[in-house]
Amino acid sequence: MTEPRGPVDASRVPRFAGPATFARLPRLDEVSRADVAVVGIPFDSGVSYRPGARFGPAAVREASRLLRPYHPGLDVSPFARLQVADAGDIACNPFDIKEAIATIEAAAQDLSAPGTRLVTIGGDHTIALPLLRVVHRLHGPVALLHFDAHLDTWDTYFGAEYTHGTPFRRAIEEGLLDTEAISHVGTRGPLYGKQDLDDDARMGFGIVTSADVMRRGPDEVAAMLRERIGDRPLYISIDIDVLDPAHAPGTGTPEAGGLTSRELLEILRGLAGCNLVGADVVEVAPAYDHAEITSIAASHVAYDLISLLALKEKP
Ligand SMILES: N=C(N)NCCCC(=O)O
Ligand SMILES: [Zn+2]
Ligand SMILES: [Zn+2]
Repeated sequence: MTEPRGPVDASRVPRFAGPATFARLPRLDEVSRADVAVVGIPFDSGVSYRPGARFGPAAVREASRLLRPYHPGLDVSPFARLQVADAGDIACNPFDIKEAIATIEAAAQDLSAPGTRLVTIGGDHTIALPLLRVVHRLHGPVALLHFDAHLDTWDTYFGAEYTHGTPFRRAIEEGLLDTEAISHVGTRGPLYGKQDLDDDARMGFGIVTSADVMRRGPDEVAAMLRERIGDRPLYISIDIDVLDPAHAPGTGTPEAGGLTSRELLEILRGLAGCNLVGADVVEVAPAYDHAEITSIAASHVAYDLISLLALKEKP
């Protein structure tokens, strides 16, 4: 096995020069194979409020230029341990949500084989559904950690079944999730009614609210989650609006009272050792961002997810 090809050396080529692949890693077509492919999905036709997450992948890549190769919190050099490469964007139809979902599913399936795990950058939360279909095909029903201000288990909007507020209800209906180990983290904000919570609980979800994170702290929360997940194959879906608008203003449906970026990163670090099989970071909408606050947070979150993958045995 040849050594993984890592990021461009920042001591030779300034970080602000050259193309913005994620973390200045090689493109997938520049390496023979990848253990982890970072893929963008510039799709936001499923949003219920502010549009703009279609520009998320480009903004997160741009904000990822400053990431360095060693993760001291997890004591790992993810890009040396694994071949990580940027697979570019999945081009999908912005005028037809069902067609876009089918395109995403097919493209993610192609990228996933063989032995390549995906860290996906959205895009709105609609994209989690086709991504879960792909991990389900490879691993069977998966445990899910869903970091989000919102439940995203609603049924329909304007009669539409496939939106950014509904992916996890569809995933449950399709049998993609291991309902013994599915949790929302960071939930907060007004709902349509109490029924939303009853429906969600009936689907099997546990909820760690944003206030729970504040009261119990990230270490205890991570320990609780680890306990529930065990060694099941785990998918992590992170809606950047799980962060407080102070930490992530650049998003489509912001809610007050969210996590700090420090809390989110610490919870992720507390998940080291989990059997992570794939992950996404969604809902970065750069038009509402300031000083790249949101896209920098998202780039660090993606880096931590890759680091968690690097801590697992190679496939
Ligand atoms: N997935 C995100 N970000 N938001 C869902 C909000 C759904 C609503 O408008 O009620
Ligand atoms: Zn959300
Ligand atoms: Zn969401």
